[in-house]
Amino acid sequence: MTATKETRAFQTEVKQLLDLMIHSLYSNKEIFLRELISNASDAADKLRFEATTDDALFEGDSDLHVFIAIDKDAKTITIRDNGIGMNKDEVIANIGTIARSGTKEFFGQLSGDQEKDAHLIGQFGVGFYSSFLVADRVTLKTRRAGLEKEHGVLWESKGDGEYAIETVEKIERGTEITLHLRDEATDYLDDWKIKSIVHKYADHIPFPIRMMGTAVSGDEGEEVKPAQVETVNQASALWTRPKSELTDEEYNNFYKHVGHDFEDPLARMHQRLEGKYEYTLLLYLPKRAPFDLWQVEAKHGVKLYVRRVFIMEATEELLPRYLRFVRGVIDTNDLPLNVSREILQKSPAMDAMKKGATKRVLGMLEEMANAEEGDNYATFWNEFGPCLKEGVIEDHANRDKIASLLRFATTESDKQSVSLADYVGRMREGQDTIYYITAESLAAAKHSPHLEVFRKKGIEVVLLHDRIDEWLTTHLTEFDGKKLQSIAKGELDLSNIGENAEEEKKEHAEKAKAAAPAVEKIKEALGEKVKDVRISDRLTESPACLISDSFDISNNLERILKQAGQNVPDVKPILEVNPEHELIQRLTKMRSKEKIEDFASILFDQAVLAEGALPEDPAGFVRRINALLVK
Ligand SMILES: Nc1ncnc2c1ncn2[C@@H]1O[C@H](COP(=O)(O)OP(=O)(O)OP(=O)(O)O)[C@@H](O)[C@H]1O
Repeated sequence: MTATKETRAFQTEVKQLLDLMIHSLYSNKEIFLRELISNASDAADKLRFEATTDDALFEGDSDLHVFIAIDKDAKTITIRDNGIGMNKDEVIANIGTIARSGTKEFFGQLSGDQEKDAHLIGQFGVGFYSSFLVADRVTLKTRRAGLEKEHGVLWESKGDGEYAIETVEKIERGTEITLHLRDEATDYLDDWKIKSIVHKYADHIPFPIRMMGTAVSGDEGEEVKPAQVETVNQASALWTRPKSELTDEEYNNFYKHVGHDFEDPLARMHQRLEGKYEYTLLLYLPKRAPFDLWQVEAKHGVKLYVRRVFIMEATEELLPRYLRFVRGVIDTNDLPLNVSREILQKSPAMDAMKKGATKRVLGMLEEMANAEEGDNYATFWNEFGPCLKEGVIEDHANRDKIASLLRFATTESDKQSVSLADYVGRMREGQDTIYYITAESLAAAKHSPHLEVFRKKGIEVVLLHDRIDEWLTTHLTEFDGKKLQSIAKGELDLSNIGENAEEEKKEHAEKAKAAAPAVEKIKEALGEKVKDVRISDRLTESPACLISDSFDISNNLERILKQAGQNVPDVKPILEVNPEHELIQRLTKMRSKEKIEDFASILFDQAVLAEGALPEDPAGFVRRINALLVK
């Protein structure tokens, strides 16, 4: 075998991440140990799983553990595991490259503000690279379980943009990472310090973390009892321990390991379920959305364990996609250890666990939403609200429950804090419909002319402005027996709501009759541009607004689809005009065809603008307005 040593450059993003991390996490250096132990534990989990179908991978040593050695003279700390290890290709792919979807977007989000960036870096996960917080040289020696001892890999870097890699002999399988400590980090050579960090961050790691204890000396300085290897952590799977024994700190530290997060979680749930199937759930809600929440292949999720053995990250098999932000573990006795993804997908036990876990996560959200104190639910909603809206679309069985968890901005509240139940509770006398409007932004929704009559009558309207809301409203057509209706679609009948309704109706009919000639003129002038022109019941101040026919897609959805490059058949809008507006009254008397056409065109384009969209011919619109202004 020829030992070839190569020097390679880090991927640009790795170098960037290293610089940023050293800059923004310097006050939090000790996390390097948490990250390296976390990786070692994952490696042990992977080996144990692969060994369920190939016992030879244990190579006669199934005592999975992590060993931490301190060398005061050499000023090094070594973290050694006998987990799965890596082959050369894996080292190159995993250490020195960030192969993660969303990496580019992540770097784009960094602002230069140290505190904010530190949070972002924490969410992104610094993992192995955190070694460079305390070390100016890192050596990693590894061999993948099952390979011959000649296939060891030695990787070394000073964190300066390059690393050296060569094939070496390594007798024991697994990974050994040696940190050559920076001068300002030599306090980590203290055994007690390392032990206390292990306690703090790694008590819950289900494998023993071992260190050399201290020798006991006699009165004359002679060694009475030689130093012995000690296990420093509790080394039991946290979720198997009774709730009463566990502290918030232990729960939170476990979350950081399993959720790859730097912050404490927002909420947690720990339950053991016994029925047809037996399983334990320890699930957490993060405080912040991970940077890859909207990536198709988000990295982390819920981990599946079978009898304490890690099987796989199996979010979609364990929880529906709309709950993809949940982190934690589900451990069951009711699956075989050598379960494959195909078996998982068909297993009735998995189905039952998925249903059970979904129900409990929704229950936890309900509890948070109903809590009298604190604003945890508001925090949750701001981060993950749009995901729950997907739930209304995807999860028919739980639709009502999810609908009651939704929070919206309305004409009564700019904040997304109003539940549909709140809305129903405040409905006006005679009102039997939940009214909403969809628009490109909150501002466009809030200032939409469609709201005028609702404001006048004091009827609350839900303001929808998330992209997903258009789909949400096609699936959520009823809540608590009340229909949901767009105020920008179809005919509107508010005649039963409020006082003097009858009188107003009569007065309006008279004005409508008087404005009929104007309607005819506009219709003729706009021709094919509109499906119809009609008198409006919605407007009190604006001259005109656009409406979609009851069964057509809304103008907002049409725009969203077109922006996404989809082929949408042109749906013509209906222009509704306000018979009480002076412009319409003037149109009634107008004779010049040219002038009528200009007026009609301006009315139409203004209605488009009020929806937050652009007229088809913006320059023509400006020209026509200017011509009027100089008259
Ligand atoms: N001790 C180890 N044994 C085997 N593989 C390892 C070990 N440490 C790291 N790796 C491999 O390198 C990869 C990258 O590790 P790194 O710590 O940078 O990120 P991560 O653990 O995947 O995620 P995060 O950054 O969120 O912690 C791991 O996913 C794993 O495949």
